[in-house]
Amino acid sequence: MAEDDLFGFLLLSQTAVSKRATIIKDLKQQDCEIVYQEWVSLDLDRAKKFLQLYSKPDEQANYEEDKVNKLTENSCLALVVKKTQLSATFKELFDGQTSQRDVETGLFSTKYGLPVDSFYYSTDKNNAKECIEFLFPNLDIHNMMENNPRKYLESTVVPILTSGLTQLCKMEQKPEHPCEWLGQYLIQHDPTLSPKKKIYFILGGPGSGKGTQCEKLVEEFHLCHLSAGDLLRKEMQSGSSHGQLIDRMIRDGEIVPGHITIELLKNAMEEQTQSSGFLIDGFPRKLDQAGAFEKWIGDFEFILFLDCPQEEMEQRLLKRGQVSGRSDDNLDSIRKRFTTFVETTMPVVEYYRSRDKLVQVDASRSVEEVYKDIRTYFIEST
Ligand SMILES: Nc1ncnc2c1ncn2[C@@H]1O[C@H](COP(=O)(O)OP(=O)(O)OP(=O)(O)O)[C@@H](O)[C@H]1O
Ligand SMILES: O=c1ccn([C@@H]2O[C@H](COP(=O)(O)O)[C@@H](O)[C@H]2O)c(=O)[nH]1
Repeated sequence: MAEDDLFGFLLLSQTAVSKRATIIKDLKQQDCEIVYQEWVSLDLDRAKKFLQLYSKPDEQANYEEDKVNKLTENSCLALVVKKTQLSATFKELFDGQTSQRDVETGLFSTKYGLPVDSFYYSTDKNNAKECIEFLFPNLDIHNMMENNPRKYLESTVVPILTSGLTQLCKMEQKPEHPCEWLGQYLIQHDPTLSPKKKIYFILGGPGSGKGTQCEKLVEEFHLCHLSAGDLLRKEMQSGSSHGQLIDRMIRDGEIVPGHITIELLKNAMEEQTQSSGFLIDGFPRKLDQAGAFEKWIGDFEFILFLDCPQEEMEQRLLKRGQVSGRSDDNLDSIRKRFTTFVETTMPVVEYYRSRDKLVQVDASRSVEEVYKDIRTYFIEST
């Protein structure tokens, strides 16, 4: 390690997390090496302890409620950064401070337009080490600072690589492209990339109330609602090359090829940084789409199935059709959608029911009655 190489840490809480891509890009442009990063969930107690550790020894630890809230509301992103003369870079990027602890005085955030208490950083060797040890108790910071590559790999990459290789060996049906499979495995299981966001699928016949109930879940549980149908309609209107195909398939109540829908879902999920989980409404419509989603995006918690008689759904959709402007809210398309649902989507429901990954509610009742049942499943799971 060069004489004046320095390790520092940077903790981005709440609002600052949304600027992480820019901040990381700026750091890299300044030749900073992001040696480690991890999403950290702090509870009240740990947030207070962190603020205590962070405050100067001769300062009263600052427990302002607002600061604690920002640290506990959502996961924070913590980075370990290495660079020669890191203090100077941090100061330059984070506002030309004269001391690394002037962050508390308020000038800190000009460049990124963020509140001062949405960032914490330190380049003081001992304090940075203490904070890193606190934030990442399982990280071998000592070896990392000593720049021992073998030990560094052993404490970071090797465990997940070993478990990926073990899984690969155990698989009865070996993947056609093992390296690609392993790459996906590493990304999906890397705890440092992102906090695991829970994924819930919402299925039910056309008009069973999926969108209506998702709105209520978003309000109460702050999950991100992604309607596969809405994403396809948006894609169609964007003038994409798939536009005509999607348009025709929606009118005919057919299922758009899974790779198109999954790509749209993946992009929408990646854009979403704030929510703690996703409600995926109207997907998977086919059994193979469920498998492809699990392979390319990740596992899900359960499917919520809204069970509703066809006559009730038909009435609801015809009523909605008077105002929705949807090309498929007419009797001809509605009937085709019912057929597709029974023939192609019900097998998905039955498959996951048999695997205990499905919960079902009677969706023929009033919106409030249905929601009363639904929320219990989310209270248990979130
Ligand atoms: N429990 C309910 N009782 C009566 N009407 C309802 C109920 N739930 C939803 N609706 C109404 O029925 C129509 C269809 O609801 P919604 O759009 O939520 O269904 P959906 O399952 O998302 O439909 P689609 O699959 O076609 O997108 C809407 O006009 C909605 O206001
Ligand atoms: O995963 C999906 C979701 C939807 N579609 C097509 O869109 C329409 C409308 O879907 P809603 O969920 O009712 O908004 C549906 O009939 C399909 O044609 C899809 O192909 N795949």
